[in-house]
Amino acid sequence: MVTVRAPATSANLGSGFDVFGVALDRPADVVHVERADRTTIEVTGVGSQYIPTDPDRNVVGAVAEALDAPAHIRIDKGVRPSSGLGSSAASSAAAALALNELYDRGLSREELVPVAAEGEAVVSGEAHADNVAPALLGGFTVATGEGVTTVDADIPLVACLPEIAVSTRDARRVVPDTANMEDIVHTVGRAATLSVGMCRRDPALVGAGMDDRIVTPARAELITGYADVRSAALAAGADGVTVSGAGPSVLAVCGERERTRVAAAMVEAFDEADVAARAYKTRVGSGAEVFDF
Ligand SMILES: Nc1ncnc2c1ncn2[C@@H]1O[C@H](COP(=O)(O)OP(=O)(O)O)[C@@H](O)[C@H]1O
Ligand SMILES: N[C@@H](CCOP(=O)(O)O)C(=O)O
Repeated sequence: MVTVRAPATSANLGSGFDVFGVALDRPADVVHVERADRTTIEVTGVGSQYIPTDPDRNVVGAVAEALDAPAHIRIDKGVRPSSGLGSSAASSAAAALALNELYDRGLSREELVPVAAEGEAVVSGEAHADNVAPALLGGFTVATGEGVTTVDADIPLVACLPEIAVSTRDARRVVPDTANMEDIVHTVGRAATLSVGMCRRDPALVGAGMDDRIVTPARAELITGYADVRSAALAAGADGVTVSGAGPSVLAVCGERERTRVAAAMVEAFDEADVAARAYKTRVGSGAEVFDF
């Protein structure tokens, strides 16, 4: 049996739609795999009642198929589905790494990124790699058609998860088809700033670089209380706030000392909008870990 723990991730970071992602040091999924003649799936943990066990509908089924690696796959969910925290990606990345090990396929973590992205296509309709890349490789990742670049950034974060479900598939439908040149120039400038901030491990630059005028405004509409939560986090000392992935989680970047205050302010602002929420005080973390038994 092979066991892999793969972390939650936050994609886009505002200005890097479908490109930027970070691994979070918590929460995480744990996936156990054992060789079998055909793939069967068992799911326990947070939100498991909403996750199909049919291999054609669970992301790990697509990964097993892509690696030609049938197995009994047991998923212990730590990352709530439809959270904007890369729940499907955590399972996909963990399964890809575990099955690669179980069947000795010899693929590198970089080579497993497109394999794990096949799982994302099952749930969102597109094989976007911006969650599976950091889930496999850790740190801050820039995923493009040409491959993945990683930066071993160490930045404190707060991920605030409200009790609202937003499916990535639905949230991709509100992404505008076109943008005007002024907004494109603004967003490219912010994305570049964010990348420099990650390289310098500078929360203020990362926060300034999150501002996006193209995708985030449309996504924010799907999250009850978003504007107030964002203002509350900034007032509590956050350097930048944006929608995490496709939402509904909201991601704040801040200094180490501000994290507790920012987390409390975000939960309270959701509460004032009549939405229960929990906040993970987290940071940019490592990629998936393998435990071989
Ligand atoms: N192993 C899995 N883990 C999480 N969600 C899964 C899994 N397999 C299939 N799904 C489905 O994927 C959807 C959640 O994925 P998604 O909308 O991308 O949310 P998230 O932002 O949390 O990744 C749900 O409909 C869920 O049933
Ligand atoms: N780039 C994707 C990221 C989706 O992230 P998730 O954590 O919500 O699955 C998108 O924005 O659609």
